[in-house]
This record gives sequence, structure tokens and C-alpha cells, in this order.
Amino acid sequence: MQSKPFSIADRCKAFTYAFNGIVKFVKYEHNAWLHFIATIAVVAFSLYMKIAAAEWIAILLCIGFVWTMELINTAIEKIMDHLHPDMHLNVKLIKDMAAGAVLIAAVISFIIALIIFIPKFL
Ligand SMILES: Nc1ncnc2c1ncn2[C@@H]1O[C@H](COP(=O)(O)OP(=O)(O)OP(=O)(O)O)[C@@H](O)[C@H]1O
Repeated sequence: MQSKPFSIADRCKAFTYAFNGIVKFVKYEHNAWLHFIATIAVVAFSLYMKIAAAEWIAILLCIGFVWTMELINTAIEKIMDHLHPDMHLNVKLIKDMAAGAVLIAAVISFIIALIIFIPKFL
């Protein structure tokens, strides 16, 4: 298979397409608004608590983990709605599994936040 020659302009365009996907997600998806508010709150609280570098790494990984899962979940929902707009048990299974991935990311992130912040109040 013949691939296109490497081009910095093409790579920049690919970056803008990806950035555009994130902007659309934040603009139109209600779940993104919740994640946005939660992210601002967690970052503000972490700054206020002056957490250590290793704690920042854990917090930033959690934020990235949840945002990534939510974006993938939303993409899967859009694929399913596009391919199969009618109700179907398989669609439900696929969407619920994708939503389950977000739930796991959120619960793990919440537990990590508790591990970081609770000792600061003891
Ligand atoms: N086409 C479909 N066929 C069968 N079940 C569906 C279909 N679309 C959604 N569902 C199911 O209906 C329930 C509600 O889905 P819906 O997408 O409305 O809410 P949600 O998961 O809270 O979504 P959102 O992330 O948009 O808030 C879920 O269990 C989902 O799997």
C-alpha cells in the first residue's frame, strides 16, 4: 500500500481535527460540562492544598483517564446512533458497556483523590 509522503502541514491539520473533536465534545455534550466543572474544581482544590509533584501526576492522569473514556464513550454512542438509530438489545449492551468504562474510570479516580486528600485532613 502506497502511503502519502510525510508532511508537517498534514500533521498540523490532523492535530486541528482532533482539537476540533474535543471542542465539539465540550460544546454539545452535557456530560462534558460536568467533567469540565469537576476538572476545574479538582485543579483549584489541588492548587489550594499545594499537593506534591507525584500527587499532581496522579491527579492529572485521573483527569486524562476520565476525559479520554468519556470521549471514547461518546464516540461509540454516536457510531451506534448513526449505524443503528432504532432500538436494539445489542445497541443497549454496547452503549452500557461503554458507559461502564467511564464509570470505572470515574470511581478509580475518585478513590485516588480520596487517597491523596483524606490524609491532609487527619
Ligand atoms: N438504540 C438503542 N437501543 C437500545 N437501547 C438503547 C438505545 N439507545 C440507548 N439505549 C439505552 O437506553 C438507556 C439510556 O440511554 P441514553 O443514551 O438515553 O442515556 P445515557 O446513557 O444517560 O446517555 P447520555 O450519556 O447521553 O446521558 C441506556 O441503557 C442505553 O444503553
